[in-house]
Amino acid sequence: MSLKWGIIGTGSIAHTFAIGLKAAKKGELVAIGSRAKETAVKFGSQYGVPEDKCYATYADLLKDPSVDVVYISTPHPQHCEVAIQTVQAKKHALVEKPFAMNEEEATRILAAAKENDVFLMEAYMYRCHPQTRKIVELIQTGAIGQVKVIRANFAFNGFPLGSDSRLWRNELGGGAILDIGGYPMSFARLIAGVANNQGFANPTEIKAVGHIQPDTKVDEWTIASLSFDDKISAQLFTGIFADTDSSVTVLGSKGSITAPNLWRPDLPAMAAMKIELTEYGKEPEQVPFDLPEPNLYAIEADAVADAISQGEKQCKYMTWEDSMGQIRAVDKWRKEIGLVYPSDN
Ligand SMILES: NC(=O)C1=CN([C@@H]2O[C@H](COP(=O)(O)OP(=O)(O)OC[C@H]3O[C@@H](n4cnc5c(N)ncnc54)[C@H](OP(=O)(O)O)[C@@H]3O)[C@@H](O)[C@H]2O)C=CC1
Ligand SMILES: O=C1OC[C@@H](O)[C@H](O)[C@H]1O
Repeated sequence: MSLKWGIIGTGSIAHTFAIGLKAAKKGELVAIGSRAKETAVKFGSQYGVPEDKCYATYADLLKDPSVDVVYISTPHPQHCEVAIQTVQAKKHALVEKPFAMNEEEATRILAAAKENDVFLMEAYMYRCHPQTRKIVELIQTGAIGQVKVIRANFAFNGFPLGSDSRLWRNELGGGAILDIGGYPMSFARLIAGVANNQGFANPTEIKAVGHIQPDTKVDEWTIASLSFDDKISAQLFTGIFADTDSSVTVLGSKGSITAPNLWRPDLPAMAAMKIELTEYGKEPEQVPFDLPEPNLYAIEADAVADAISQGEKQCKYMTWEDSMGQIRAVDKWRKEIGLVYPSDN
């Protein structure tokens, strides 16, 4: 089966995804939706999409009967409305993270997907990657014993993007938590769940501190401490002021697992893609895993195609309940540091 993809929003990650689709085995890019014809055509011409399939509005793309599934890569505040329009047009949807600005919006997206009986997934692409799956397998097979502490970081220097970037604009959902803090949160939730033979777990408690810039009203950094059932604790760090450690570590009763680059293994410049397993008191060992397709976004697109071809409405790597637990946890994290957006009113 080859899924016919449309892309809505022609910004930075849309290019990365379009390149990924070229490597995907079960999908191809057939249409582009932008807020202007010119940007749609400019984008489409780089990926072999004919001009008549490069649409001047998102609504026009959604009317195209040749499109099976839509990748939504607008800024976060637009995810909700565009995702609802997409599923109402009976298109499957892969919605960029964060799924929505808050729980209320996510609930509405999910209700619309159910009503229209289509596939829907929040695009936490690293969840589909063999490196992540190998870490899950190591936890499941008891390689580090009982999970005790999860540490997860994601940071980069967002200053060079400039103050016009969505990253620094409150009205566009800017700030660290919503841009990249969701990755450490989603990883902690994944591992705490797997440790308890579940697909994910939700924290029972979240405490956080951080810094919200007084002028932009977006969070520049924040640190959260989480409690889960079974005495599992997690510590998360996210920041958009420095290119610094973005690794994950899971500490168990017998040993630990560390991965320096879990989020963007397609970008070796960030850090090496590797999993290190350490039995306490011994030297770390590198754990091998198969990587038949190196493109992270091709892996994600093919995971979507696999689910849809099997008649599934959810992807097993990021299910609907997982996304709902994720948004509730992110809402709580934001509340802890007093981070608000227009959509909260
Ligand atoms: N999974 C991943 O690896 C990554 C995911 N993301 C997620 O993807 C989404 C987009 O991020 P990114 O590509 O960096 O963002 P950009 O700002 O680069 O692009 C966003 C695009 O959305 C469209 N858009 C719609 N409404 C607006 C608006 N009001 N202001 C500006 N643009 C608008 C524009 O496309 P047009 O003009 O064609 O309508 C624009 O080019 C975010 O939600 C982000 O979290 C981002 C990076 C990596
Ligand atoms: O999801 C993301 O991952 C990589 C970051 O550079 C980007 O800002 C973010 O949206």
